Amino acid sequence: MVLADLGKRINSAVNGALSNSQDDYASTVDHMLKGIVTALLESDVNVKLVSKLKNNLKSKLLDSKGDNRSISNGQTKKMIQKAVFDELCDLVDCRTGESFQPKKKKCNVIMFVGLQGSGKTTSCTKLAVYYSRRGYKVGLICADTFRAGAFDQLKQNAIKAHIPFYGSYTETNPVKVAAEGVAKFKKEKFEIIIVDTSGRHQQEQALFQEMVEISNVVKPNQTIMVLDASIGQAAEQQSKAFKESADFGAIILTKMDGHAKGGGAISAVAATNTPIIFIGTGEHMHDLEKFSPKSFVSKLLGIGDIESLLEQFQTVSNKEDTKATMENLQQGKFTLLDFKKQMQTIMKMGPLSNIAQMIPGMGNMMSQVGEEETSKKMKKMIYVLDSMTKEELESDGRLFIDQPSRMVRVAAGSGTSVFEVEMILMQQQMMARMAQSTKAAQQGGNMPGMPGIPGMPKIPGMPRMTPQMMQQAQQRLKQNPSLMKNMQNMLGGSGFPGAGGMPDMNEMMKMMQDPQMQQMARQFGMGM
Ligand SMILES: Nc1nc2c(ncn2[C@@H]2O[C@H](COP(=O)(O)OP(=O)(O)OP(=O)(O)O)[C@@H](O)[C@H]2O)c(=O)[nH]1
Repeated sequence: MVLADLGKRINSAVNGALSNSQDDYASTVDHMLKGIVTALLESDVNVKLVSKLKNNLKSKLLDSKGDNRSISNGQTKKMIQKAVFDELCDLVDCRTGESFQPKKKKCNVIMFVGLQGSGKTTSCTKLAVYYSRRGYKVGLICADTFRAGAFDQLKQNAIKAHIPFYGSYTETNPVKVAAEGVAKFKKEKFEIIIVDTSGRHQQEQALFQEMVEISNVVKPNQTIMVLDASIGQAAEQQSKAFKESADFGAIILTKMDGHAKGGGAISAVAATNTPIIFIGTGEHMHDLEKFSPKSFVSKLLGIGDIESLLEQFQTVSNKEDTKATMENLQQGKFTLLDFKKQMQTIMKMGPLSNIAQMIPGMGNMMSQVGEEETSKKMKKMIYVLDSMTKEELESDGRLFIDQPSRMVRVAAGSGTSVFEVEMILMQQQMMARMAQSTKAAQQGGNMPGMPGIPGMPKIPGMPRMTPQMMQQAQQRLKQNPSLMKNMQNMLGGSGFPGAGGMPDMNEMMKMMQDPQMQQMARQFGMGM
């Protein structure tokens, strides 16, 4: 993703300037500003906005009466980093007042508008999936009678996502289809009704007229305009033109994956005072991210976004399952079934690269190993766990050691090798040992394998992972490429301690002998 490059460049402008202790404070700020400005302009961000950001930062950081602050002071560095972070958030923030929240047990109609090919139909399905996962009863309506095949596209998406849908192959009046669909879903007590409308290649009168007529009959609680981010700064002009005809209250910016102009589109939309509520990051139905300026900038700068991670984890995890796992953990147990449920929850959270981006420092690691390979490994692990009996799943795994023939049976049943089964058992054993050592865990719980997530209750004996610790660990890994490789091998490519992939036994043994690795493991609270 090109935006990741922008993040890297802003980081290196800030860190590069801050690490040059020979410079005085004013020259450091000056160097840093030059780097940030160049990075933003090259990412197509509007020149006026960049200049505003530069001036704001200058006046925040430089005292007009002269400044003799020391750049080697940790507090000064933090102050500079915070100022940069806040200004970047302001640059992409366009929220005005409270955002729309659909009400449970009420009927909420959401209408989509936008040009042809902007990603409306895809985004309608993504949003339907988003709300359906949050427990809403959601229905999709295709009110696009202009493009042949539009209904089939929505129908296919809806079937794949298990979302009820409405549309017509014969009716040519989109207003009528929209009205009938909404009436049907309302009668059936649907809580969210999403209406997809047609697009045109250009902003033309017929399109605007149709949007107004549909809006008049469906009376949407929210109208969302879908904009293709690859148009960059033209997003401002396009959204203004639409706003004059169809007053929409929110924007979904699509195709934010892999476009140089993404930064331009976000900042341009920010200038129109209409909030971006989601960004589309791929063609898959889960590639929709809630847009919040802080989360966006955090991910851009590789700081991670633990809040979103927890929100997503809580959304997709089954409350009963989580409760059972927490109860086991409090008794110092972690069964194979707990392991399986955890894997399933992580897989439900969407593409692993998206999850990795939310964890400080993990985004880069993930991009080095590859999504497909990791997903494949995780799926294989589920096949292995699926082939176990109830007794085996509910055990602590030791019965496999007492009766190795069970491993042979599971391997045959899951189409894997005994070695692969052994590796999974070893991972579960590692986590079970962690559970034992944290028997006295507080009420609530922590996600096993992810020690020290801020905001989660602390487990005694398991230190919180501070940003400094993460930085130190990353630095040590960078200085020692073979250690980095070992770490990746141990994590099986997933990037999550103990959460995915299949470790290589030899690598693991080698790693356990490595004093640096032992020290790091102690720091991570893994206690080798
Ligand atoms: N890479 C990427 N592709 C996307 C994204 N959103 C949509 N697409 C793709 O963009 C193309 C157009 O998407 P549609 O959803 O058909 O667009 P539309 O606006 O409904 O088009 P009309 O129905 O013709 O008005 C499809 O190939 C989608 O898969 C995204 O966030 N990222």
